[in-house]
Amino acid sequence: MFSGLRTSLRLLGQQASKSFLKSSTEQNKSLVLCARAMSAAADKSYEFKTLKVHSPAEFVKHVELNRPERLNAMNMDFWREMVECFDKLAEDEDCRVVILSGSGKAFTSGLDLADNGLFQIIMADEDCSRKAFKMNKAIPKFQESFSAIEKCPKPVIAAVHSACIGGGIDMISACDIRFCTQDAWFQIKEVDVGLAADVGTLQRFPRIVGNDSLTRELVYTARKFYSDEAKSIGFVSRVLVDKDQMMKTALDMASTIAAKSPVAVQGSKINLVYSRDHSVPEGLDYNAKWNITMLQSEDVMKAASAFMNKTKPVFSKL
Ligand SMILES: CCC/C=C/C=C/C(=O)SCCNC(=O)CCNC(=O)[C@H](O)C(C)(C)COP(=O)(O)OP(=O)(O)OC[C@H]1O[C@@H](n2cnc3c(N)ncnc32)[C@H](O)[C@@H]1OP(=O)(O)O
Repeated sequence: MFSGLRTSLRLLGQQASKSFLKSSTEQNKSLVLCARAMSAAADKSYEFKTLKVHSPAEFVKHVELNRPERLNAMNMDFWREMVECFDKLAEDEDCRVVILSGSGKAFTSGLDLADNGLFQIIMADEDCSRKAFKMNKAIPKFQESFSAIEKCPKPVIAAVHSACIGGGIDMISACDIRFCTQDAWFQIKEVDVGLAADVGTLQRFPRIVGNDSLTRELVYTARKFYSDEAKSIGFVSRVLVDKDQMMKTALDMASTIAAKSPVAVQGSKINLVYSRDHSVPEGLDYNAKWNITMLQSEDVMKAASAFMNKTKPVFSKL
């Protein structure tokens, strides 16, 4: 019985290795070409005013915040387009990993203080309870702009250079992995503009850094913190010397993840997010139910066969 299984696994592995050799050579070629020129051609199937989407390598999408003249400040178009973009990436079978970066001088300067869209919603009524009803509908929509990153089952790598302010912290706290450049700095700035952060920082940031006292210090004082501190508290996992190096490292990692089973990677993200918000027994139960189905995936067989044949597996689109 085992020798039969071994033969089928070997045959499967041989088929997989042939197509892998082809695709890995192509992937290496595109890695070299794309690392420095990630912002070159935009992906025409993604058309937005405030975001540019590129396809720098197989199964990798690069979303670039694209209002450099305003330091990528978040205007009303941006809040809407983030949901549209990440909902589309979630469904795109040619996307297995996303890199999120900012164009121009800074990653983002946070909420667009010159865009009166938000103030129009607040001022739309005289009566405070009517305003409150409107805001009660509007705020969850703003929150969805970053929850869409977390709901997208593809891992999202945030690549931050220079300033990452206010809404920028909310945004990257919803990402899976965070890299930054040596010159990066961060600021939970909301109290300075008179508001309690309400699009994810207060919920996600403390869970990432696991330090309640430090979280409160950064939230209440709005003091800047720099790349070395961001690394030491675990907010970013890598600090790279400059933006070129950071984008190359992000692309290398994205390509590594993209070559793995999308069933396994996306299942892992879904289970990590679920487990963060539930008890260990609840998380284990959810994980068990998930794998009742997912362990039957052809990807499990392909991965085992590749291991036995000392080849690299090639996984079907998901
Ligand atoms: C319900 C919504 C939930 C969301 C909440 C989010 C809240 C927040 O994000 S609070 C934080 C808001 N952001 C800020 O307070 C940052 C404001 N900007 C700055 O302090 C500086 O611009 C900065 C230190 C980032 C950079 O300074 P630098 O001298 O290098 O550049 P500037 O000349 O200031 O900026 C270049 C042009 O960009 C415009 N700009 C910068 N930030 C914003 C912004 N947040 N909103 C709108 N516009 C921004 C700036 O005015 C300059 O434009 P121009 O003068 O026409 O050249």
